[in-house]
Amino acid sequence: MNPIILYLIGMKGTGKSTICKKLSNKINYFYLDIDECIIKLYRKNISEIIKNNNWKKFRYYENFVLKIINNIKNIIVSTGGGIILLNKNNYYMNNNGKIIYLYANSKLILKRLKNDKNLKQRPKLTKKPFKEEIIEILKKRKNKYDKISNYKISSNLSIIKILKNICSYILHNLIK
Ligand SMILES: Nc1ncnc2c1ncn2[C@@H]1O[C@H](COP(=O)(O)OP(=O)(O)O)[C@@H](O)[C@H]1O
Ligand SMILES: O=C(O)C1=C[C@@H](OP(=O)(O)O)[C@@H](O)[C@H](O)C1
Ligand SMILES: [Mg+2]
Repeated sequence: MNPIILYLIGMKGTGKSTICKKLSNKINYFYLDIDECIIKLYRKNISEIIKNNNWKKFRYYENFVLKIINNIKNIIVSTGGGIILLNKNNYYMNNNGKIIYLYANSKLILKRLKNDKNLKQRPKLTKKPFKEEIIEILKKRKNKYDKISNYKISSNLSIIKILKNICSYILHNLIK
């Protein structure tokens, strides 16, 4: 495979971080999770960043990490759900690699996040109740995820099926 960066995008709860780690073992690529990089770099969890600063600052950190990552090749990157909010991020990702979108409807996302053990990493994004928030955000972001992705795969599959599907995409489209 040519040197490349694979980016996983999609709403929170669609399994980007989980799939990224497992895929990295399968295809022998290193992996980076942008949220984890931010937490290590700034020594604060995401809830603390939002409490001490705001979402604008977090989006700035996200863009900063994304730019550093763009200098590394042969990695698979798990993005945070909001990465597509800044057009410059989408431009970077499009120019530097292939974008895989893990899609899901709000029902599945809510189910996945119901017993979320990672609340500190996923503070609420609005003042709306959780269910309404997810429905609203998905509606706002859906087209962007769709438009910038090179490949889409349903998150409503077993982890093994998703991994097989992505491997098949790589095999048929990225290996020359
Ligand atoms: N394909 C899947 N089937 C069932 N559960 C999944 C699947 N992918 C992820 N999960 C679970 O969903 C939750 C959110 O996964 P995570 O990888 O943190 O998503 P993201 O990084 O997209 O927010 C975790 O509890 C994870 O174990
Ligand atoms: O959707 C979002 O705006 C966010 C998603 C989270 O990442 P995951 O998508 O990995 O949960 C994390 O970056 C932060 O809480 C903001
Ligand atoms: Mg994640």
